[in-house]
Amino acid sequence: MLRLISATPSPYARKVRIALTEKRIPFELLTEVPWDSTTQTPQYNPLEKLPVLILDNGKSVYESHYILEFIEAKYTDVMQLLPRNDVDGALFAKQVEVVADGICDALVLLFFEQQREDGKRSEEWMARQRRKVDGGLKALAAWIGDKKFFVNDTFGLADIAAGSVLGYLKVRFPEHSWRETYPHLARYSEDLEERQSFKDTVPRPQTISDKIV
Ligand SMILES: N[C@@H](CCC(=O)N[C@@H](CS(=O)(=O)O)C(=O)NCC(=O)O)C(=O)O
Repeated sequence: MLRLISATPSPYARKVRIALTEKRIPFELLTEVPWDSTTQTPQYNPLEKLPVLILDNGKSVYESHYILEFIEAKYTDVMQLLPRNDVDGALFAKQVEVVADGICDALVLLFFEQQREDGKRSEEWMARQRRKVDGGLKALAAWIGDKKFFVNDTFGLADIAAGSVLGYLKVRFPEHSWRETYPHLARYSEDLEERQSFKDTVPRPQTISDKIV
């Protein structure tokens, strides 16, 4: 059986968990704290990041967007995340994932900068990350408008990526005002959270034991 190394707050791992659930591909969930010295992640990913998909033959697939591409290509007899006969639609979905993942990247950098001791946090660096988050959210809001899904009125990759980052914001940055700024995006997120694959993967904070910044 497939195994997935994941972490409870990870928006990147949530994408893969949602995709496997939507595709009804069974997998064993291995929950880790990748920051702790006890993690097994480096044994499967030289970049020491999760999620990591461990195949039946022991080989590992890592980097969430690549894991999703791998699953889409290898499991062709299940629900597809990308339109098969719409190249532009598929490319746009990947662009939405680029923006969603980029917002996650900026949020992770911001989160850890905020963990630094007083006097060691860079206000300029945090302002830069906040700009990326706000710029990314503005793009997602413009693209989704009052639609139910990003591409061809069908749930797919873009919705998994956008839904994951919006769910991460709710858990890690509840004070962020994106829902007031973009009510359509907030309604879109609430609708996605009603899906069983989202209900089964709601992010939860984790306790990091080791000092990492
Ligand atoms: N681009 C990667 C990012 C993955 C990532 O940053 N994972 C974090 C955990 S989490 O932020 O998603 O919870 C990690 O393993 N970090 C450990 C490290 O960077 O050493 C992906 O999309 O998979």
